[in-house]
Amino acid sequence: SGTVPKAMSKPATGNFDRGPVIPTTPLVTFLEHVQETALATFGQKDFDPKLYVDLSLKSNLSTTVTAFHKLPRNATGSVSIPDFKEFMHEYFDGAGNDLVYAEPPDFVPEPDGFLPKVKNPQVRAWALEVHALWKNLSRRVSCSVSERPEFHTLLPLPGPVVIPGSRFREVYYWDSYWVIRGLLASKMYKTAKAIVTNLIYLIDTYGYVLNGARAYYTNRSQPPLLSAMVYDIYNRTGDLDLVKKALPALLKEHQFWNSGIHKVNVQDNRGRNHTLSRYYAMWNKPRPESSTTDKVHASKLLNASEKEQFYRELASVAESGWDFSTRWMRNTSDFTTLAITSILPVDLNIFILKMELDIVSMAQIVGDNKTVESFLKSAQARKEAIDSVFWNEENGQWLDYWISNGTGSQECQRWKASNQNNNAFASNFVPIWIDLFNSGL
Ligand SMILES: OC[C@H]1O[C@H](O[C@H]2O[C@H](CO)[C@@H](O)[C@H](O)[C@H]2O)[C@H](O)[C@@H](O)[C@@H]1O
Repeated sequence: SGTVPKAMSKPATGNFDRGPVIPTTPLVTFLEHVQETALATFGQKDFDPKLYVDLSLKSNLSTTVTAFHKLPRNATGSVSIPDFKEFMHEYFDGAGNDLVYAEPPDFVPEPDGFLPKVKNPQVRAWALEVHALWKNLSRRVSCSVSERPEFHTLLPLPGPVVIPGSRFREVYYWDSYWVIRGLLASKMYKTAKAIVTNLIYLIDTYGYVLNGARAYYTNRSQPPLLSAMVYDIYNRTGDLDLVKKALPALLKEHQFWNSGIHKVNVQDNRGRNHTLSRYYAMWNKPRPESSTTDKVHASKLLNASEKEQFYRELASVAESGWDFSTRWMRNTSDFTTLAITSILPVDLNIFILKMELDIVSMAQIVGDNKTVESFLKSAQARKEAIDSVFWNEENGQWLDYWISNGTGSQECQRWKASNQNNNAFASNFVPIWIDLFNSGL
């Protein structure tokens, strides 16, 4: 119907942004200024703000900033196109130049046992063309990034990577899940393991898997599917070392999604307390990769604290991977009413339940009985929470649940049927991915 639950259609008054903020780097902040000048200089047509925060420096930051400030400007802040192009050429390396092509070590044009059930010759030929795309999308981070990390917004990663492509010139968290499913079909186990190793490295370095491997993505994660990647690879290859390496990282990631601002308590009709998780980015400014457009949207809001809250919602929606959808809006025709931090999403909680079940299986594999026991309990508790908070008998679906906005992780909300969002989203069916909900047991 295009409406959100009535109780949630208005934000609480006097609400202002209170969440944590992870600062970005001086280079990202500077590149946002360059981005703004580029927009004033080149105009809106075909303008991609992300291109400018993906540039790397040729000289050190202070020299570049000085040259930037010396550029002659007119009243609107624009620079003449030749002057700006010359400045860009002299001081920056092109976006994506710090990721270099890398031949995947395990690619063969037609792998043994490739899609055995696909017999139709035309479909097979097409599937092999798709398979060949791995070569186009395979990269490694250039040595220049670890030599001078302060020159780059690209983050160093230990192993080769597969990127989504086009304007997405870096590794993304949840894209990697489908990449790995494809790599397993292509029998490229080495490449699949390298991707997982990079994601584990991000957990070891930052405490969670970043949205993507860029300095401007360090304030949020993305749908947590690492356990599913590791478990799929293990089931195909039996690689015990990979499981041993991944398990401690997965425990850390589980802690990230079940503590602080990500954690919310809800008491059901029968007085039982449940803990579920939400998306919540640690950022309350425009997203650097979309700064110019985020500011245009925020200009409709009146005061600084409303803007900060809106910027937090934008970044949190980016954390969900569903950027953007009416699913997250109080008023589906007003973009500034994004309110994902006031929603307990069905899909996120299913991904975390899957993480808990995968941790149980992996802990069993390595013989860590304490972890098996504790995560069986966590999975059981989340299954009950999902049944109590999200399930809607009448619709026969699991529905997102709206909480009062400004809810902290210590408070406990009383469950109300009217806070379930009755609209049909693909995410309402994500529970069927998991056997627990699928088998009717
Ligand atoms: O395929 C990569 C991802 O692309 C989209 O999101 C990314 O781009 C946004 C704007 O440039 C950025 O703010 C966001 O944080 C990025 O993840 C897409 O919505 C994602 O689902 C996808 O993983």
